[in-house]
Amino acid sequence: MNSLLSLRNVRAGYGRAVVLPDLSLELKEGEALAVLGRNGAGKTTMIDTIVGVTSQFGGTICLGKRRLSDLGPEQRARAGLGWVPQERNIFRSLTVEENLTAIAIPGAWNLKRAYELFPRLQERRLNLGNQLSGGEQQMLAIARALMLNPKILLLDEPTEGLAPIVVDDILKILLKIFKSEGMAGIIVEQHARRILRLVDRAIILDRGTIVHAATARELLEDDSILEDHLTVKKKVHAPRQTL
Ligand SMILES: Nc1ncnc2c1ncn2[C@@H]1O[C@H](COP(=O)(O)OP(=O)(O)OP(=O)(O)O)[C@@H](O)[C@H]1O
Repeated sequence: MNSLLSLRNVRAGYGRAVVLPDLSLELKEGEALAVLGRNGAGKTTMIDTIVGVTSQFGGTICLGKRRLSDLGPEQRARAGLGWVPQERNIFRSLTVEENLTAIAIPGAWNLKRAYELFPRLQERRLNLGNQLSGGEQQMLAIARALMLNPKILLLDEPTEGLAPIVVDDILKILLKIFKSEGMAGIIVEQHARRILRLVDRAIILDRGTIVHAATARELLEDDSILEDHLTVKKKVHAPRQTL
């Protein structure tokens, strides 16, 4: 299958600080990739760099044959990146339906399909963004990104801060989007095992560098890799010397 997204030797960060020293990555059509890593590993920075809201110091990012590196975030969204940031940037003073239609790009994803996937949003269609629960806001953020008819959906910690029952709902919806609909995507997630069932492959980042890449199945079958790279190691204190 053809490469849909490619990052070649990307160097990026915030202001003048480099967080990703040299990142290379390929995503194929229809492929879903999880980005794992401890706090501060650079997962959000990677997504932010792809969508164009960090400083990119070097390397290239291409969507198909189109070079994204010189485009701003809005142009990248129009080129095919559907971004669901950690802070779920929905319009709080617009209704659910206005949120969905305000920035929509015509295509296979339309209001009818969005409501089929998220019946809860149809029930709440006339409520304002700020009247929604956290889970409903997350659903709206995902549905809004789909209404851009993206080539790739980029999700930054889609289950963060949600009640367990809502997490299950969101995971079921993501499973449909990636496994049944065959959407390509990149999902940042703190809870590795939670997300590995939805994706094809995963990378593990540490200090902005890919330290492990594997299929989701390999990671699910071998606990030691996740253990080694993701658990927070306790400091072993040497016994105090006494005089
Ligand atoms: N806006 C910013 N300005 C400067 N440095 C930042 C900014 N955002 C993040 N960083 C730094 O970049 C590094 C990577 O952070 P990033 O948020 O990408 O990690 P992460 O893997 O997503 O972690 P988390 O799971 O905690 O969100 C950290 O050292 C962080 O302090």
